[in-house]
Amino acid sequence: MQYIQVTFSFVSIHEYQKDLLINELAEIGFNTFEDTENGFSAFIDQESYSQYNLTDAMIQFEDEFEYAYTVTEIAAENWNEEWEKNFEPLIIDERCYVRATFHSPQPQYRYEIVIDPKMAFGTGHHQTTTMMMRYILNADVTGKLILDMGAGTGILAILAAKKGAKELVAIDNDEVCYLSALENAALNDIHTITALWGGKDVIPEREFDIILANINRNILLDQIPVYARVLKNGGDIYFSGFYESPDLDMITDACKALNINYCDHQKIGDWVAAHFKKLE
Ligand SMILES: C[S@@+](CC[C@H](N)C(=O)[O-])C[C@H]1O[C@@H](n2cnc3c(N)ncnc32)[C@H](O)[C@@H]1O
Repeated sequence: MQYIQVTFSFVSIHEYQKDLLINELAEIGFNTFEDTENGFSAFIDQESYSQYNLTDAMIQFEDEFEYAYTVTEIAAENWNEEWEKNFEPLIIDERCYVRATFHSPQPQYRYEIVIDPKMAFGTGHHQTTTMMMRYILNADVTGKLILDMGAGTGILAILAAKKGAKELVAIDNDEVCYLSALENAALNDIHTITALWGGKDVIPEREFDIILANINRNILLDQIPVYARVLKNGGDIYFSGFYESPDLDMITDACKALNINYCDHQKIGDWVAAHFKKLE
């Protein structure tokens, strides 16, 4: 598969503007982002790339900041070299170590996750993934049935499985991510994850104890009624992929209308992750 790399450079950009731009690019299918000296690169597979969508997405930023970008095609075999050069191991709260296959193991950490991200989102480095992993590290997942919606590399499901979850369903509507979640589960010797390719329509009609969904505000708002149906009473939801204002209130209101109450939230930069609980 061929990939498209779009490299943005900025004279000056605020961190929150960069996050907004990345969110917008993610909406049109870009799923991997890498910092560069003057900006960042965004990656998408060639079939999903549309110059029209990119131009359209950039219109709203015209008066916000100055930017330039270049579009390059990269071959899949070069892609691995690209991310291997840039993937640094990540330690979360001294308890979880995320590494690639070519880094050496660090058995002093309680949970070690090996990720081969290829084109899927979710190496733990993005703030939203880090916060979701913190929630999982602090949650009681033992023996639980968990839905990981928008699984990307499967990193959240893999961490929950390593922490003793009984069974996990990891869903992504991007085929590359679905295949990546399967591959990473195998890489971590996890056999309790069922990966499914699709959106809310493929969520099985089961009673989940916990739902994890790091996607974005609009998709979460669209999917909350389905989550509410398949979450058992007293079950927990952990969401990320949105901002504090106005997103958190919108998500809180949508959940409340379905008997799912806000518990708390975390923030890194402008990104938010939030915990909700369904009434008993
Ligand atoms: C921000 S990434 C999160 C990946 C990983 N769970 C993490 O926390 O790092 C969001 C993922 O949601 C997937 N996605 C986007 N829209 C979706 C939808 N409607 N249904 C299922 N997955 C979706 C994307 O393909 C992407 O892999």
